Parts: sequence; C-alpha cells; structure tokens
Amino acid sequence: MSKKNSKPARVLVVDDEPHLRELLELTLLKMGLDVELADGVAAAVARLDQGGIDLCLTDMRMQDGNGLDVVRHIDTQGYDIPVAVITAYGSLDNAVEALKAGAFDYLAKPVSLDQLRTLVRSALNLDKPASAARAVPGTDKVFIGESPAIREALALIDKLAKSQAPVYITGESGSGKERAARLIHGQSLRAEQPFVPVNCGAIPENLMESEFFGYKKGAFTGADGERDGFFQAADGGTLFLDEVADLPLAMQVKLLRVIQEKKVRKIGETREEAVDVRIICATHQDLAKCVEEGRFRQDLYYRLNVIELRMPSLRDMRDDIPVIAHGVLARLASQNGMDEPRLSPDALAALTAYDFAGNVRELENILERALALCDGRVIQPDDLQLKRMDAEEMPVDRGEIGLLQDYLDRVEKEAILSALDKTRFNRTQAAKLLGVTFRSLRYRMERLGIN
Ligand SMILES: Nc1ncnc2c1ncn2[C@@H]1O[C@H](COP(=O)(O)OP(=O)(O)OP(=O)(O)O)[C@@H](O)[C@H]1O
Repeated sequence: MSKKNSKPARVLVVDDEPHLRELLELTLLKMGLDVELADGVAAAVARLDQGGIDLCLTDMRMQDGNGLDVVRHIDTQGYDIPVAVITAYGSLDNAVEALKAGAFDYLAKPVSLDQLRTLVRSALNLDKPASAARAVPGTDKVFIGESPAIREALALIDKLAKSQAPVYITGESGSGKERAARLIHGQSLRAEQPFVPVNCGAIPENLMESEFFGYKKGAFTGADGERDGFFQAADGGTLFLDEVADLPLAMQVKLLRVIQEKKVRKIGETREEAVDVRIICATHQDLAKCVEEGRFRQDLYYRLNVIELRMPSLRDMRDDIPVIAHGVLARLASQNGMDEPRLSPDALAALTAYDFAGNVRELENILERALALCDGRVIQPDDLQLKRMDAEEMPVDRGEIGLLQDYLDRVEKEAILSALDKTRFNRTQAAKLLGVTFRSLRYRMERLGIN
C-alpha cells in the first residue's frame, strides 16, 4: 500500500511481547508496508520524536508503561499520526479511555488479522479527509452561524471526522444533530461509503432485530429471501442511530455485542460476518438519566458516549438568528423559484426575541409559512404567526367553520403542532402524546404540509 509519493507507509509497532510484535510485523510487511518495532513506551516515544512514522499500533500494558502514554504523547506533541491500541480481551474500559485520549481505533486480543488489515487500510488514509473535505464546495456552509457555541461544535466536528471513535450527539430537537452526523461522515474517510440513518424510535420492537442485522431466507414466516440489515448496509461507512434512548433494553444488549465484537449474525444464520461500521448516535433525551432510571444499559452508554458533541440550541446562538433566517429564506425562495423576500426590521426583531423550542427546524417551518403568507417582497411580523393558537382556541362558530374537511384539517394541524411544541419537536414523543403511531403521525404531517 502506498501513501504520499507512492513510498510505502511506515508503521511503528509497539509491544513488549516478541510473538505479537512478529505477527503484526509479518502481516504489515505482507501488505507492502515498512515496519519498525519498539519494545516499550520509552523506545516508542524516542522513535516517534525522530519523525517519519505514518501510523502507530501500540499494545496497552507493557513492562515500562502504558500504551495510553504513547497515545497521549502523540496527542500532546501534535503529531499527525493515527494511533490504534491493542487491548486485552474484556478490558474495553481501556479501549474507551484510549479513544478519549485521541486513539482513532482499537483492536482486541486475540488480534484478528482481518480486522487489523481493515484498520490499517483506513488509518493510512486518515491524513486525506480534512484537506479533501475542506475542498468540497459548500461544506463549510452546511452550518450557518458564527457564534462561539456553533464554532465550538464545528471545531469538534472537524476533529471527529479524523477519528473512528463513536460519537454521541446531544442537543434539543431540531438543533442539527443529524446534520452534524452527516457532516462528520462527509468529512471522514468513510465519505464515499454509505451513511445509514436509523430512527430507533420508529421501528416496531418485533422487527428490530431483522432490521438491524438482516435475515436468511426462511428464518421466519414471510422471510422469502435473504436480506441485509442496517449494519451490513452501513459496512465501511457510518450508522447513525437517532433517538437511541428509544431502543428497547433487549435490543440494547444485542447492539452492545455487535459493537464490541464488530461482527453481526443474521437471523437464521449460524455464522457471524465481520462489519466495519462507525457508530454515531443522538438523542434529545438525557441518556445519563435514562441509565439512572434503568431504561438504558450503562455498558452500552459507556460504549456509545466516547466523545460527546453538543449541538447548541438556537437560543444559545441568538446573534446568528438573522444570518440563519437569511440563509433559510434564500434556500426556500430558490426552491420555489421566487426572489428572496426581505424580513422587515420588526419581523427580524420578533424572530430574534422568539423562544424557538424547535430550534432551526422550527425557524424553517415559520419562514416557510411566512413565505406563503407574505406579499412576496417583505415579510412582516404578522406573516410569522409566532404565537400559535391552541386547539381549544379554534373558532367554533359555525359561520367560521367553513367546509368540514378544511375545519378538521385545521384542528388536526393545530393539535399536531401543539404536540410537537410540547415535545420540543420530537416526533416520536409527539406521536405518543397524540395516541397515534409514528408512521401515522408522519403521514398526517406530510398530508397537512407540516415539514
Ligand atoms: N446552524 C444551522 N444552519 C443551517 N441549518 C441548520 C442549522 N442547524 C440545523 N439546521 C437545519 O435544521 C433542520 C433540523 O436539523 P436536524 O434534522 O439535523 O436536527 P436534529 O437535531 O437531528 O432533530 P431531531 O432531534 O428532531 O432528530 C435541518 O433542516 C437542518 O438542515
């Protein structure tokens, strides 16, 4: 395998066990790589300081110290060298600690040579994504905003794109969690591979296992053919688990196993297949609290929450409301083939002061409606309809009711909007509140033009 200028990449293997060192060396040499060996932390640090290393693989427990020290040395010296750690089977705590310290991935002992090769292949391209992604036109425009809160999030997204570590994205509904996950994926080496988003709250519990892991033909009644699950679909890429707090406990156990083993087994299949999937998850709920309440497994929480990315609420970036509103209006206007209307100073002031429980998504909805209501040139405060009517406030005077279907649509729309407001725009929760299924809510939202 070649790196820059088709010179073989140079890998430093750090291990005090001669057998493992040799096994790794032979495998890497067979891949066409240059290999150097260090028998402990001190030797590794000295070699790294000399420069010229493209990748470092280090054991964790060594006689003269801990592999974490090698990871920290690379991080504190600012060396642009991906480092992976090799941990004893069952000591995944160490792996998590190493990922937090800046390691990009880990391998569990006994080392699977297939996994080693996959890891090395992706690691050796890790210097490409940041520059390549920056060259993608418009990528830096994906998130509009200049306030410290969004800048901080974007800086972390940049960093996360270079790692393989699981990411846990928190933030209120509509604050851009999915968009952030797509950006991390799009800037990473996995960009060419699939990004598979899954709304964990929207899958019926009895279908979960087959949706996630796939099934073999004849595995159960109705399984007429073999089917891949989300994990196989995301192989090589990123699996985005949205609303992960909604996963039932039984499924959490199975998920944990797949994440630890990096292998899945289809329903009805006896063999496991290796999968190389990066997991990014998100929820608007407090996952730590779910753990305390026994609704979410601590071990899974610990595995998913390796690095936390907090997406700011729109209220935390009020100064950005005018530019975001402008960006959204420009997009909506061009989609509708019209000129972008201006926001009157009063309308802008009203927007800047508004509470936005549903964040940017709510802002988008408000502006979409305003675009339809305004005179085409200027959006006035009234066009924004910032205070919504509750269903109880709907007109009941028969004269105002008009056609029955229109009236029912209006009542239904207000009930849905009110439920969305109450649940901070979480559709799963809103569906529960309204006593309908997620699918039914989605259908109704589409029918009523609620975006
Ligand atoms: N800073 C921003 N600039 C421009 N658009 C944004 C910004 N933040 C969010 N958006 C837009 O807001 C909408 C909501 O974002 P997204 O779906 O990623 O939110 P979410 O947090 O995943 O929501 P949910 O919790 O409901 O799943 C999207 O259309 C997204 O493009």
